[in-house]
Amino acid sequence: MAEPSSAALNQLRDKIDQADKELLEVLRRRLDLVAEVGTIKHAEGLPIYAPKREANMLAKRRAEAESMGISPQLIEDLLRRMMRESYVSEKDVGFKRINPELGSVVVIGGGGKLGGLFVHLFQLSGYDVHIIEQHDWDNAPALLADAGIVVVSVPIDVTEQVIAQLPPLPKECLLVDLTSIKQAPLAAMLKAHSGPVLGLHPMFGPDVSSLAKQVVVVCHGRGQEKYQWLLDQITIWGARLHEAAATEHDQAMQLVQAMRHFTAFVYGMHLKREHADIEQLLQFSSPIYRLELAMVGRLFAQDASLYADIIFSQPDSLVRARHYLDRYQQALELLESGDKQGFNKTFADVADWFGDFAQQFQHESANMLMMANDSRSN
Ligand SMILES: NC(=O)c1ccc[n+]([C@@H]2O[C@H](COP(=O)([O-])OP(=O)(O)OC[C@H]3O[C@@H](n4cnc5c(N)ncnc54)[C@H](O)[C@@H]3O)[C@@H](O)[C@H]2O)c1
Ligand SMILES: O=C(O)C(=O)C[C@]1(C(=O)O)C=C[C@@H](O)C=C1
Repeated sequence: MAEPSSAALNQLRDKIDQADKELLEVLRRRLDLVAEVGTIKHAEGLPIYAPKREANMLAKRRAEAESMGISPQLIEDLLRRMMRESYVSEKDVGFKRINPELGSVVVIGGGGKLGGLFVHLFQLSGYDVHIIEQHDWDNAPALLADAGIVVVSVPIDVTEQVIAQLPPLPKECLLVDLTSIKQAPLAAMLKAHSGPVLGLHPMFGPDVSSLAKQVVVVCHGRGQEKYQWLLDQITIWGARLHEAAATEHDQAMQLVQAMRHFTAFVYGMHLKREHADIEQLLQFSSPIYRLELAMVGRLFAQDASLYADIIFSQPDSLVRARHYLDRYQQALELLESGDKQGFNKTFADVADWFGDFAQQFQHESANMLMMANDSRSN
């Protein structure tokens, strides 16, 4: 059924259409300028993500918007969305090759999801890239003979075994892994190779449109002066590096990844066993619940074995999951005994523990929820 309208409304709508067309022209002009920026950055080897420039630009545009009676948040939202477009367009121009002297890049597991993304990034940067997959090991000695860097990106549960089966690498060759856990692969690489070794954990999946603002955890192995070029290359790709000891990384990942995936897994299991009707839940959902459901649902759109490996490969997973169960049990007891006061007290204790982060998270999630709501069309 057509939406109600009137002649006066239609006249105004024509003018809005005209204003939107002008907006499109401005967008076209901005995209063309950004394409030129991309060419310069490629030639000069500059990172696609320029946080200081962004912060300055946003501050100025916010102030200008305010003086024009426009909400500063509106211009910030628009600019951030446009900059996301910039990252993709600048990425597609390609990147400067930071290490022109390097021998070939060999990605073991390069036919997989994350390995494939890195193959693409190295290729966009002009490196000579080869892949070793499960059934290619006969070619491995020939491919590895003049490798300048070997990147291991195979499933977690075979990573140590793959590292151990590497033939001797050239002395100066850099050995790197992208595994979601760090202690065991790093130890295996240091044992297998006497040259430079580096552990990386890209904190993103293969579906990112660019590396701008993404985090890569860096666990130093051996010979940083020999692999600084790679860290610089990753920065040019747009990512932010976060250095951590492998033990610190694995402990943090226990909560950030293993436990979070495990609780999402249990919640998905619970919804299934309760015969929840997802269509119906969505009709009744506030944006925050929709987002929560999406966070759980997206887990099940992915590879079970990656999540199984992340959860099962962490030695502390069982202990942490038991602790979680204990806390669930304690909270359940409050409910069983109708102890609302106890619930409120625990709530206040936890809120106190979150401190200023609670406000910060409320503010951040409010923005996310508005964006999630904007993208709905039904
Ligand atoms: N996918 C992600 O979101 C993500 C994020 C961060 C880190 N990681 C890490 O990246 C690594 C790869 O994960 P993925 O998601 O790309 O998995 P994937 O299953 O998509 O890719 C793994 C690849 O390794 C290949 N492979 C398996 N055994 C091999 C062997 N013996 N020799 C050579 N190749 C072999 C497979 O054929 C496959 O192509 C894992 O260590 C994972 O922890 C993944
Ligand atoms: O000015 C730059 O360096 C750009 O690449 C352009 C631009 C933008 O779209 O305005 C995009 C990415 C940077 O992080 C900052 C700004």
